Amino acid sequence: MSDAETMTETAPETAPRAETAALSLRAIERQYVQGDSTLEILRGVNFDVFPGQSVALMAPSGTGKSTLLHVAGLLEHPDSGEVFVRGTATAELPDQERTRIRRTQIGFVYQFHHLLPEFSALENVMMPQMIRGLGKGEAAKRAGELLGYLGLGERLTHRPSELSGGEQQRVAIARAVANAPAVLLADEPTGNLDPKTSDHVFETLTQLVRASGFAAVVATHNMDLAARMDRRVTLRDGQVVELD
Ligand SMILES: Nc1ncnc2c1ncn2[C@@H]1O[C@H](COP(=O)(O)OP(=O)(O)OP(=O)(O)O)[C@@H](O)[C@H]1O
Repeated sequence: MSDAETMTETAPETAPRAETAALSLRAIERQYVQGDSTLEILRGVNFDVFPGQSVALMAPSGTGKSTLLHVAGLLEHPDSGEVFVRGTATAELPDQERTRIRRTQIGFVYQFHHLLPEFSALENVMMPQMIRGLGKGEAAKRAGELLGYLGLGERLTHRPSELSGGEQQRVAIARAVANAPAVLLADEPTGNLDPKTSDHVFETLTQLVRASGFAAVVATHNMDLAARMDRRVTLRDGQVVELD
């Protein structure tokens, strides 16, 4: 199927849904003050992503994709508005509780993997689970299963420097979803990879979303990759707008 066909065959996400959104942004405003000028980046963003759904966030450079992902991932506070994670309002929560939700419910993947260089692939994926309080044995079991699912069963003891770029990024994806988050947020996760490898990583990511039932929001400039996701949205005048 061509990309154009895929694009037009995907129904826009307009009908209301009864199920609780994995992630819900309501009236999010975010501005940056630079000297005398104020940059209004997010201007009333409303955005829902449901379990098992993948959304490509495609917008020109500088329009606020990273800002949106930071706010959605509870890394930054919006100036106003509310972020709900699995129906829980987060704006008024104490920092400690926001951190707990971020650690357990949100997974992040970046353009550069940020794996810990002195640890193996398995240990890198065990880490977030152990921070959450899981025992070593259980964390290793889950990490092994995840890496096996992502085609890295033969690479468990390799350190990041002993893995290819695509393999490193698959380990980063495994690490991000190790705690079975409500939502995976990815900022140009394949921006650093060649087209073939990036294709493979994306395929793995979308398969994992479908199989695991978490939601994924992926900022990407790559139209071909975005065409494979369930929805495509952009940022226009500081608001999230559905494409298709
Ligand atoms: N801490 C900050 N202080 C001031 N301005 C900022 C800050 N962070 C981001 N900006 C500005 O806000 C705008 C949006 O930035 P953001 O990084 O969210 O864009 P983006 O869409 O992710 O861009 P890219 O695709 O290039 O990564 C940019 O114009 C940027 O210069």
